[in-house]
This record gives sequence, structure tokens and C-alpha cells, in this order.
Amino acid sequence: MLGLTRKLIEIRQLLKSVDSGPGALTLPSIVVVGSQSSGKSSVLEAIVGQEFLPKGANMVTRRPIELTLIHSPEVREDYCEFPQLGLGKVRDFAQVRRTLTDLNLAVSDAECVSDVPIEMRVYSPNVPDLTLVDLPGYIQVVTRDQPPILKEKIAALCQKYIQEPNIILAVCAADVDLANSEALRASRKVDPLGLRTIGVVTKMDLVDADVGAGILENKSYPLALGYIGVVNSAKMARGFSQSLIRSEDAFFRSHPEYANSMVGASTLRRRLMNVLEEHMGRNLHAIVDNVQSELDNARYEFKVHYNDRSISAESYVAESMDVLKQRFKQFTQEFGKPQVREHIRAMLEAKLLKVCSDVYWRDEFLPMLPREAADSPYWQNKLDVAAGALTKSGVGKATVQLVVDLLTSKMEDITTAQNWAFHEDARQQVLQSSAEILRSKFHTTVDQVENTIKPYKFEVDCTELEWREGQKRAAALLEAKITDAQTDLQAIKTTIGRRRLRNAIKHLNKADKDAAALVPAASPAAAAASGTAAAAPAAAAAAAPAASASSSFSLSSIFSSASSSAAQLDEDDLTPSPASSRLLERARQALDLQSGIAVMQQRLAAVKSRQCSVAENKVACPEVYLSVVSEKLSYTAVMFIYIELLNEFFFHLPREMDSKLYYGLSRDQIRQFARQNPAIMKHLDIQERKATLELVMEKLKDISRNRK
Ligand SMILES: Nc1nc2c(ncn2[C@@H]2O[C@H](COP(=O)(O)OP(=O)(O)OP(=O)(O)O)[C@@H](O)[C@H]2O)c(=O)[nH]1
Repeated sequence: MLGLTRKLIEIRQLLKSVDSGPGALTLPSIVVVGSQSSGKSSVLEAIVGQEFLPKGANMVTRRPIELTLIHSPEVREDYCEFPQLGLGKVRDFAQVRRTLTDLNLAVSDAECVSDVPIEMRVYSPNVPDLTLVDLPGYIQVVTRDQPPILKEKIAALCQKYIQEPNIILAVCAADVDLANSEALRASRKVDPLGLRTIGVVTKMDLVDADVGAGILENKSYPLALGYIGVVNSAKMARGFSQSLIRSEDAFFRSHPEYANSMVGASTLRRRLMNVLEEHMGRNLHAIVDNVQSELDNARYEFKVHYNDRSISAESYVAESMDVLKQRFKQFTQEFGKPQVREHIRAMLEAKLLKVCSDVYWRDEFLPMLPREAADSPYWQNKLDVAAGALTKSGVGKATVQLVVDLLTSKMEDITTAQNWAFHEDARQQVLQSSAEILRSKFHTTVDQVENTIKPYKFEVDCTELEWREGQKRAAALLEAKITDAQTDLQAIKTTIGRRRLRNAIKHLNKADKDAAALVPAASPAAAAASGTAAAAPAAAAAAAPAASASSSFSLSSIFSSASSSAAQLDEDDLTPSPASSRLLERARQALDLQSGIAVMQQRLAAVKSRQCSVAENKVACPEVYLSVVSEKLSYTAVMFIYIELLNEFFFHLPREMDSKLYYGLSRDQIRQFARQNPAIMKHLDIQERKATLELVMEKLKDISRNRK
């Protein structure tokens, strides 16, 4: 039979990893119960042969300590492990005591005790194979600084542990009447005959030998497994283990009254081993039955839910990486030069429209442009200003930033694919790698783009074909912008109502006129003084009245969305109020849009005219010229962004992902990764549970075979 405990300890460790709930797969342990200061810790330490249990006045045992002793003849120096903490082998038992103290004191004074056990294993050539549970001591009398509930909580915790199939080690002090022993009282309720209760009487040195021998006779409170007397006084032995045993032996030898009693720590150890072994042997059938039924359940679940399909954490990680890489690859194929150019062109065209609006469309002399452009330094200068605004506006930085932003947001998108939402850490790692690559390439790419577009800052030549393409694009751009403005205008009309809008516009026009009457009209001389008229065309003064319609509008509405027009206006009148000021604001936007549309239609006609079909007339056709410039800029920018940034990014990122997230993960990390996905965790759990139970069953069958 010897060795059964050892084998069952192995099985216990296996079962711990699949435990399905309280008591379902419990193997017998020895639970140590006793009143406070009865000497529980001293008994346990005598069994282990090491001082390691927390001691102190402040009720230091607040959680059960599940102590597994593993007889290890090959071990030179005793050591301890805390499987829940992953501290590795702890050889310093003072450190073990500190760890246990910390773990116990982590339970707050308010909570008093916790039933979450501390797991601990001791490996030593001097320990027997045993599994013991140390519990907080029963409280006889609650002191003033202890909450009243504490007594019941401890009793309830002990009650849970003294149930079948555990063996109860009831520790009583020899100098306290057994009739007052809480431990015996509690154990008697669950084990009236004492078939699984061993009495341990401590402090035998504190009573006369005949009294002590009387207690051990097992008469007053008979237990089938009997009583064992021990002496664990620190006063008797300073050192531990052998010296303690020697002094304890000497004590009992010096009192012939104990000749026929079970006494001493060595006897206790042997007794515990035998009792546990026998008890486990008797319980083997029940254990086998329990494991078999759990195994049947696990097999059934595995069949029903997963059709017996096995998975592994490794394959899950590999699949997840493949999904990511696949999506990334698809993105690289879809994000070619034409697509990048589309984005950059859109950005530059938005800029182009803004430049046109700022430089040309607000100009009161704009209607003169087609006629006067040919030999006017004024319009020539404007074209240079407009082209410069486009080419000298940090195109390098803006375009590279645009592509970086696009890539960043695409990576956000890619990394939320399928199961990746479960793997936030890994996702962040991918995003970080991607950001790092982009950051490392950013400045060189910006410099490259800026360098290559430098010539365009001074001169842009174009072929006939390029001009005609520019003309088409400029017309399309204006048409789209006009449509947008018309949609916005329509939205305002719908929100406010045509009649109210008309009234409000009338009101505005009148207010404008009144305001104009108050301000003395700007004389051509004043305009000349301001410098603008210096280069203005000669016909400007004559054209002024005709141009005034367009000069008064602001194009801000065209470059801001009119979506806010959804704001409902509920006031009909125009007396000052927040509602009326909103109404006037919308009316002003409508006016601006109307004027803007008129100007853009005028320009659209010009762009489409015969005059604008040839590059020589570029001064008269700034929209076309700027479109040609912006196309050249975008073409050049894309070429270098592709070479310097995108190619590098597309090449390096998958490799980074592989090295960090695939080859770089330890077994534990792979397991952790897989278990972040609840569905996979469930699948793995049930699969592992089944495999472990099968292994346990094999081991149990082995034990049964050997016992026959
Ligand atoms: N004289 C004598 N003192 C003992 C003996 N065993 C324990 N003691 C002393 O009794 C006191 C309590 O012993 P512990 O082992 O801490 O008792 P405990 O039951 O673990 O106490 P709590 O953890 O407070 O519940 C300590 O001062 C020990 O030195 C013994 O056999 N003889």
C-alpha cells in the first residue's frame, strides 16, 4: 500500500487544474483544527521540521493553508513552492513565513477570514508524503478588538473543511480540559465515532505525567484513531527537527507513565501517513467513481459542443496571425499608387479651391480676368501668388502625414478583424510596431518629397495633354463644388422655409445698405493708397459697379458645411432674439452661398471656354493651371511616398508582427493569448479537462491494479 499517498498527491495536483467545484473531486487531506494557542502551528512545524508559519498576536492565520509535503530523497536543501504565486523555489523558510504572513494579512480586518486557500508545497527528504490544511484557530472568547462575527466565521470555515473525506487532526492542549476543546466538539458532530479524527495533545510538559497519560488513554472522549501526545515547546528546544525530536524523546523517556502511549512528533508523522494511506485506500473506489463520472461528463460535452475536434493554443495563435497577415496583404494590394494618388489629389484639390477662393473669387475685379489677363501684371502676379500658395505650403509634410494617418486608421481597422478584438494587448503591439515604422520613415520621406517638388515652386511646365486634363479636372471640381453649395443652400431653404428666408434676406440687404450709407465709399484714390489698385487693371474703376455684386459675398459658407442648418428656427419675426439671430445667421449663409454659386458658375464657364483650352492662357485660367500644378505635385509626392514609406512599411510590418507576436511568444504567452478569446478558452478548458481526467483515470486504474 505504501506510496499510495504519493500517487494520489500527483493525482491531486492534476485534479486541481480541472476542479469543477467544491467537493466534486476532492481527495482526502488532513485538516488541522484547534483552539487558538492550542499549539497547531507548533505541531505542523514539527511535522515539516521547519519553522515557517506566521505567528503573532494579531490573528495571523486568516486563510486556510493547503500544505502538500512531498518526500524528496534527492533534494539537498528543503524548499517551498507557492504555485499560485510563481515565486519558484523558496529555500529560505523565514521568507516563506513572511510570504504567508503577507498573504494572510492581505485579508482585511473587516473581512476577518477568507476561505480562499493558500497553496504551498514543501519538498524535503525529511517530510512524509502528506497533504495538510492549516486553519485559523477556534476562538473561545472574543476579545474586545475582534469583531463578534469572527467566531462564527472561523467555525464555519473549519466546518467546511472537517467534512468527509478529510481526516481531522484535533489539536488540544494538555493543560486545558478536553471537555472545553472546540475542535473535539466540532469533529464529534461530523464524525461521532472518531473514525477519521486523530487527537493530538500538545503541551504535555505542562501537566503531570500521570494526568497526561490519562488523557492519552482515550477514555473520556474516545476516538477510534486515538490520541498522540507531543511536546513542542520552544523552551525545550531552540533548534528544530532532530534536536526537537531528541529533546521530546528524552522528555517522554524520562516519564515511564507514557510507556504504553502514542507520543512524540515521529510517532505522529508515521501515524498520519498510515491513517492517510488507509483512508485513501478505503476511499479509492469513491475517488474512481467520481473521476469516472466527471470524465463521462467532459467527454459528452466535448462531443456535443465540439464534435470531438481538438484545438491547440499554438494553432489558434497561428490562425489569428494568418488572419491579420492576410488582411494586411489584401490591404497592401488595394492600397496601390492610384489609390494613394486619389487621396493626395483630393487633399490638394481642396487646397486648390481654398487658394482660388482666397486669391481670385473674392476679388472684385474678377469679371475682368478673361479680358485683361493677357498682359496684366496684376493677374500675372495673382497667378504666382496662387501657385506659390499651393507649392510652398508644406506639401511634403501634409501629404506624408495624410498617408500616415490613412495607414494608422487602416491598421486600427485591420487589427479589429475577427477575433482580434479579444487581444487588445497584442493589437496594441501591432499598432505600436506600425507607428514605429512610420515614425522612423516620416522625416526622410517628407524631405524627399519636398526636394523633388522644389522645382515646381518656381516654374511648372506642362504639355498640351496635361493642360487639357487639368481643364477637365478643374471643370469637374467646380461642378462638384457648385452642386455641394446648391445642396447646402437647399438645406437652408428647407429648414427655414422659403418665405422666412426671403424676408430675412431682405432684412439683411436693407441692413447692409444702411451700413454702407454710413461708411464713406472707398475712393479709387484710397484703393490706390492701399496698394491694391497700383497693379489693378485700368478698367477696374469702370467695372466696379458690375463687380460689386460678387465683391460683397463671403465664401466662408462654401468651405464650411451647412449641415448645421438642421437647427430648427421657431421664431417668425426678426425682432432681436437668439432665434432671430440664428435665422439671420442662416440667411447670411444663404446669401453667401448664392453669391458663391454665381461666382463659381462664372468661373466654370470661363474654365470651359475656348480661352482656357490652351496653356498659353494660363493667367486667365488659374483654376486649370492650379489643377495642373496640383496633379504634378500629387504625382511626385506619391512616387516618393511609395518608395520611401509605403514599400518599407509593407515589407517590415509583417516581419515585425511575426517576430513579436509569433516567434517571440513563450508557451505561457501563447496559452494566455488563446485564452483571451472566451470561445477558445471554453474549448481548451473542456479539452484539457477531458485529457487530464483521462490521465487521472489511467493513474487510478494503475493504482487499483497494483493493489489487487
Ligand atoms: N510548553 C509548551 N508550550 C507549547 C507547546 N506547543 C506550543 N507551545 C506554545 O504555545 C503557544 C501557542 O502555540 P502555537 O503553536 O502558536 O499555537 P497555535 O494553535 O498555532 O496558535 P494560533 O495560531 O494563535 O491559533 C506558543 O507560545 C508555543 O510556544 C508545548 O508542547 N509545550
